[in-house]
Amino acid sequence: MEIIEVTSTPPNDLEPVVLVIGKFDGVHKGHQLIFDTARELMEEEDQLAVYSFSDHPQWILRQDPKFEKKLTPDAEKFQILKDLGVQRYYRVQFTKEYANITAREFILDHISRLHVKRIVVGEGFHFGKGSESSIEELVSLCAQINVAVTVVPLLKEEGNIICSSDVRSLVEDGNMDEAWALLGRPYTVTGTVIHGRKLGRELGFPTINLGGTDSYVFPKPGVYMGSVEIHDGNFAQTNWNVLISAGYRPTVNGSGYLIEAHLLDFSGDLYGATVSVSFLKFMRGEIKFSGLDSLIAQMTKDMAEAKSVFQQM
Ligand SMILES: Cc1cc2nc3c(=O)[nH]c(=O)nc-3n(C[C@H](O)[C@H](O)[C@H](O)COP(=O)(O)O)c2cc1C
Ligand SMILES: Nc1ncnc2c1ncn2[C@@H]1O[C@H](COP(=O)(O)OP(=O)(O)O)[C@@H](O)[C@H]1O
Repeated sequence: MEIIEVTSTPPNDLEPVVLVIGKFDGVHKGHQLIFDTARELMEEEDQLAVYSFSDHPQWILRQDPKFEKKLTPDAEKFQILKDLGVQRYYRVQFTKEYANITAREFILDHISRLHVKRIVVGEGFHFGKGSESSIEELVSLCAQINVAVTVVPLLKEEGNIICSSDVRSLVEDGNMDEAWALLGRPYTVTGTVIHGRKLGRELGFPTINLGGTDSYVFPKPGVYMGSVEIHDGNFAQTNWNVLISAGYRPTVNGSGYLIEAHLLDFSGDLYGATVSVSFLKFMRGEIKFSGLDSLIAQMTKDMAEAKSVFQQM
């Protein structure tokens, strides 16, 4: 997948594309339907392209902290979109200046520089200054530059429209089963294994500590069943069942939110490796124990419970 950085107008591109436009945080099942539809509408010479914004407008314009964090920061989003068949990714730096571009300018001065044959968007797509313009205007502007428009209906799950903000709330509430149902895959955080206090091995539960995760939406503090994928050629087995501890580690006076994972029946050195941790099921909240012995006793219980559930899966 080619990444094309866009700060104002995009480059003049000759490649014929079917273009999907949107933010796509989470790339949930509703988003996936848009990409599936776009792929079906492609002709042989076409490439599948996405015009997407790196930051949420609500964060850039109003500094609303709710929108600073993402379900899928760029690296995660790139991987998922590549797997969905996207070949060109126009990464648009959304700025206060960018927010002033009118719908007319956006289509006639920006999008017209690409060789777009068709635009595919989700129902309810709004764009241009103040997000004032709707699909009707999109269709009429696109007609002027001979671009077809396809509108994909909003996908529902159990009667509710799937949306990124609901998935965020589910993750923040530790409701990983439902988040999984809306995303079509478990909620996953990718990071690098960093050094901790080396206490885990003494407790009998070494844990990989994940660095570089600050831009992700953080799951509710607690213990989860999960899985880890190791992105490193040195390991024959790359997927492991894990116990995840996410949160503030009150028993050991931890500082700041941390995601760590104990790989079941694994031994080896993972420092520096890039790993993806998937949250499958919330087991319990984080507890401040009075001493390390009670923490170890609880972790031993957690492990027995997780192993028995994994065996039934
Ligand atoms: C299965 C599991 C459950 C955990 N539960 C708690 C908990 O309830 N409260 C807590 O303070 N820390 C909890 N922890 C975090 C440990 O305190 C932490 O892993 C330990 O201090 C090792 O830290 P280190 O990686 O810096 O060496 C848990 C860790 C694991 C693996
Ligand atoms: N089963 C395992 N699960 C997680 N990490 C393991 C396991 N076995 C060995 N390790 C290694 O041990 C390290 C964690 O040990 P730990 O004592 O918790 O140190 P730290 O405080 O640096 O995380 C991991 O980064 C990894 O390299």
